Amino acid sequence: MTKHHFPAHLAAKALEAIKFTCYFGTFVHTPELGRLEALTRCAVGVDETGTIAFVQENCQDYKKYTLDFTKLSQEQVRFVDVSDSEVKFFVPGFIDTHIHAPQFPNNGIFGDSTLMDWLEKYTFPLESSFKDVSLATEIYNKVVDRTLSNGTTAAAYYATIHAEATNLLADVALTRGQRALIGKVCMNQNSPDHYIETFEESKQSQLEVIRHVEARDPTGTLVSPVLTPRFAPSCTENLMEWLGELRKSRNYHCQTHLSENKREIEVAHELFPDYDSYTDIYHKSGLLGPKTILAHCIHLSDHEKDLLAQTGSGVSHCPTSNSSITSGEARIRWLLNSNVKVSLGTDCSGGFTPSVLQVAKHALLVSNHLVMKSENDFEKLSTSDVLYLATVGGAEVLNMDVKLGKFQVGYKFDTQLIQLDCDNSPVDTFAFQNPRWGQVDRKESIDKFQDLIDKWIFNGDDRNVRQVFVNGRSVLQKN
Ligand SMILES: O=c1[nH]c(=O)c2nc[nH]c2[nH]1
Repeated sequence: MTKHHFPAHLAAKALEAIKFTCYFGTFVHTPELGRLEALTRCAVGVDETGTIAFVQENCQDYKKYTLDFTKLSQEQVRFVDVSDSEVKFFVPGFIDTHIHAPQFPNNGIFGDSTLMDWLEKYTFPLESSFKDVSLATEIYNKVVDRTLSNGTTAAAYYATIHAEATNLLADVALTRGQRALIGKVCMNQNSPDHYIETFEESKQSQLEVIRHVEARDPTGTLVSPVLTPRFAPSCTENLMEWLGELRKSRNYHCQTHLSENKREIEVAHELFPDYDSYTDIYHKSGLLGPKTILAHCIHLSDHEKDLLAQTGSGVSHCPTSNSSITSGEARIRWLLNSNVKVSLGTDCSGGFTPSVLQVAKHALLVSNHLVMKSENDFEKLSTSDVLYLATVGGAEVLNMDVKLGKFQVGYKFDTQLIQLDCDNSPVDTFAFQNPRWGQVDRKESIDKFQDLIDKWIFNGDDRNVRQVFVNGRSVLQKN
């Protein structure tokens, strides 16, 4: 019987019977910083909860292996074989740890502005228009579409001050199956009249968003709230302290901006003269901790960097944004060497692209610029380093590194299927250039995949993302 003639109700019945899926092909990930691992002829078994049950490399008969492992019947297991192409592989889904969903329409529009005038001229006017929920519906659907299409399986979103539109972002992420932290922006000072809230309004709408998000996803499987004081210059001390208390009371995620721009740092010092540093404002307000994401972190002192390491707070490195609005070059190796957790953020629309792959490339190039300026070679980030930041690093910063970022038993199947020779691919693979390709020897196989990954990182884009899975579920498939 052809697929075409298979009655829909029988197809649904057949799907119902599926209890386990086995994917067979090449899996590439970075289990440690700087180490790329290519698992070839690999079977990865995923159970009904979307959790990886086995990872079996060099599997001779993946079907038999799966049936022996699960003790299920043929009808209860779905087999997905993607070993048909040399240049097709699974990589962990990208984790975008800093993205402003409402700013999406402004991607690429920043003129010659820098942070403080950019906020006034471009950002606040756009964000304030999200009191119109129909605009929010259009933009938030587009953002989730675009990020998924670029392989982003998890994102830490900034929304706006509006509870209704923020709740809608949570609904869109949940409906589309993307893992997301949903941040209602809190800001009650130094903001334009058309886009500001009082302390009371901020508290009420924050609590409303928490209620909504937790009601929609009570187990927090896909979406959960993240407390989001915009940045110290736009928050009063009592608002930050209230958010700090709330954070500690329920162990919530928290996100904010830190040390992005020199003028911003001066403003923070002027507004909060009694604190030792910009970082200290957040520390004393109770906002730092292992579930806190700090975007940018460019101009930190040694002491501030140590405070991040001590509190377990994570950094979202946003090189695209930092270059676009001329904020500076974050010293990522310096942070990593002090055991500060680092990840990548697209920071739309300080950044201009929703693609974490593009941001990874920019992270590498910015690190090269630091080397050229300091002549200190150790600052350089390799392609394996930036792939780590985009996946495992993101998981660490979200404090989800026991379940995201790698192909490992017990981890969630949050994954993208990459194909370098798809139709219209921007990547030319030229198999003939590399006679090592196609050999099975382990070392040779790593070299081959290092070449492929380098080609993908520098030349690839969303066209190469063929399918995206979150929590074991296919949430996007391109034909
Ligand atoms: O890159 C940034 N984008 C923003 O929207 C913002 N707000 C405060 N600081 C910020 N930095």
